[in-house]
Amino acid sequence: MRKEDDRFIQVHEGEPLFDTRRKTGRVIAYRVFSASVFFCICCIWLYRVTVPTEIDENRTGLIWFGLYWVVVQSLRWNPVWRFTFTDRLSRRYGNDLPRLDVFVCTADPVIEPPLMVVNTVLSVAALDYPPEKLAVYLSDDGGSELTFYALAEAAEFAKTWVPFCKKFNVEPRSPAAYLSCKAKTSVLGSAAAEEVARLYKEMAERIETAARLGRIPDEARLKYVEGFSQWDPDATRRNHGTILQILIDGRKANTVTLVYLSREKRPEHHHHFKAGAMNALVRVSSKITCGRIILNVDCDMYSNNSKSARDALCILLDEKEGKEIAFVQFPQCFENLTRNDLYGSMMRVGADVEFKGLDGNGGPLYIGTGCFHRRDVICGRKYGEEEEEESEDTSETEMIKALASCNYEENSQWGKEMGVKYGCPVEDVITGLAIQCRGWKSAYLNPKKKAFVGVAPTNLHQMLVQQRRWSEGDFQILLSEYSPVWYAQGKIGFGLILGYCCFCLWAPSSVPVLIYSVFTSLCLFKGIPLFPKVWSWWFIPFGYVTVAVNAYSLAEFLWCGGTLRGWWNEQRMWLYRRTSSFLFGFTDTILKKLGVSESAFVITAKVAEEEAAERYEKEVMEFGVESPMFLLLGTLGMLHLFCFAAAVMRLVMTSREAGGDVHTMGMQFVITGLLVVINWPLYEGMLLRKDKGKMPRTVTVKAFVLALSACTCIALS
Ligand SMILES: O=c1ccn([C@@H]2O[C@H](COP(=O)(O)OP(=O)(O)O[C@H]3O[C@H](CO)[C@@H](O)[C@H](O)[C@H]3O)[C@@H](O)[C@H]2O)c(=O)[nH]1
Ligand SMILES: [Mn+2]
Repeated sequence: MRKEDDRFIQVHEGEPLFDTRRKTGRVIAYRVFSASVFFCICCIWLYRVTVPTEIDENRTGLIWFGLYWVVVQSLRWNPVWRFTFTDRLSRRYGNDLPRLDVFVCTADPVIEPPLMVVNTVLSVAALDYPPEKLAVYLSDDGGSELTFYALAEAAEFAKTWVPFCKKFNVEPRSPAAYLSCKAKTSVLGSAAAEEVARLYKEMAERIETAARLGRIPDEARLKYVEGFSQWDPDATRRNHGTILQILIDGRKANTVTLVYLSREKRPEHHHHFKAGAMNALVRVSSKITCGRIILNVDCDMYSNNSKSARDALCILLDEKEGKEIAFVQFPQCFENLTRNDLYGSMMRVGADVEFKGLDGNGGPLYIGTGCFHRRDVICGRKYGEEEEEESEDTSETEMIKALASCNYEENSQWGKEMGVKYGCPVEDVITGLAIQCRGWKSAYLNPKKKAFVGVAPTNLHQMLVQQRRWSEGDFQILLSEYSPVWYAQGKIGFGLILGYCCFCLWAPSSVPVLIYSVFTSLCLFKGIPLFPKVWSWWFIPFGYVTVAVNAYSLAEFLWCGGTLRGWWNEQRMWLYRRTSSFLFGFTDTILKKLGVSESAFVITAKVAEEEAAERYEKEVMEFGVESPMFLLLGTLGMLHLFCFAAAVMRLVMTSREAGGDVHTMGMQFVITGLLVVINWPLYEGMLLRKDKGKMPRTVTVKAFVLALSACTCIALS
């Protein structure tokens, strides 16, 4: 029956809703390049195996880099580009689109300011979508009255904002972003626009005043008494009942539905962080609007392109190729980046190149935000199983609230085979992998006009903490029962397995990078050569790999729209992430496996204090806090500096043999020299700066002592 239906549509409306293209010439060129590098890597392996070196550790280091390079090739081997035809979608479906439920998650009213959260909510409420088909759910893991109050205010404002956006077709549809937009559209002058701007400013002021005073105005408490009365006087963020308030019920009024949910939290129950919030949202929404499609965004990721839902539907509603696609992922973009992206947050190449490569191999990872899912697939449907008819069953509020209680999930499959998975700091990636292992593919869309934009961490420590969580989570997946290597074998393609491995191997890759960099410096210091002589045949593959790989990486970065400085900054972050975040992520995972510690979810702050924000704008690296990760970075930085200085001194003093030193250790001079140059902002932060963002004195002193003792030990040994 089903098959015949399909054919019917094919015959009558043949055109696909999206197109998948490959750029053959470019791909072939890359493969040739890649083969040349691989050949040289083989030569290096041969050298490492046959020619003895004095230090054996460096051998493992270099063998690992070659292997990892092979794994990473999967990301560039087979890229695809997707193009959607929204006009065909409109022609075929008109306004007869499936219900769309948008889930926005927030967890802390201090580091995720309610005004930012409601801007995100308003932006998705104004998506270019039939309003009666659209519902926005805000999950508040902070259980905060302030957030509720802000949402209630936003619900009021939405009545003006949403029609305004549609009438004048404004972009972007986050009011804050729109009103601060430099290139104001002609609309702004109009009376309607001025009215909207005034209403927004008033609302923003009320919310910010309430936040500043920590007090909700009494008249608001009265106005939204039904919501506020759900807070017990002794409620805290970790201990409260379910709070559920439908602020706008669009089912009755032909408008967007807006719902506030704070699931029950009790100290004796694990709440599973964002994954737990998502599952509560899936269940609660199933009894209110039950959208067939679910869009998930973080609270800072506002919709920057109101067409994104239609783009995603072109894929999910496509009758042919789209049928096997479970979710459509958009890249994570940011609005608060500076020109040279000091902390490499943008992951430019990841978004422009690598995710397209993953897509060509079976689909991108689910990265937790900016992703459109099919509801029933999240709930466990396998590919090939019949889609169940949408059941429009609605229940009493009290019954719905029970779905978000702590006990509900006991002895159930939620968090395991149903919904978003528990127990992993990157719940998103493991959930996406599980979906793909059930036979589904996914698709990646990266339209010119960014679909969603959020807030990137604005200081080094936060960045490193975030990366630590990611590397830890990805490594846990590798070791888990859903390991891409064991479990996914035969369920997803080999290319995609390798693709997952690129990320899952982040944490373990820290060890060879650490060993490699430290040994290169120390051996330079001791005068032990690790690489072939500069004028020898063996040197050619080393030189070629080093130059070619880096030149390619730079060229790719520039193609993707980056700057030279930006690339250089990214190389620094490459090093820092590996020698701090990933190393800690690695040990965290091992400790967790041994049962010594439990993994946490440190939420990334979305605001910075004023002075720090200024330094961020000026691209001055922010240290400021005492952290073991900084101690490690500082010690390594000092170590490289001492080793390099000592080697240069030796070179100068023994000028007769100097030629010999350069000849035997040229490569080590270059590598250690580069390590010193790239660490410049670190030395500045440790030794030269006076502002609050400099490295704390204690860290500097400790790092200095540690590095000096290491050098002394080595010198005497
Ligand atoms: O207990 C929690 C913790 C976090 N969140 C929300 O989860 C989102 C992501 O948190 P954030 O601190 O911004 O983490 P990021 O590292 O920026 O997030 C990326 O990585 C996470 C996994 O590590 C994914 O969950 C996110 O979707 C993805 O954007 C935010 O909206 C939080 O409010 C909750 O709802 N409950
Ligand atoms: Mn975030």
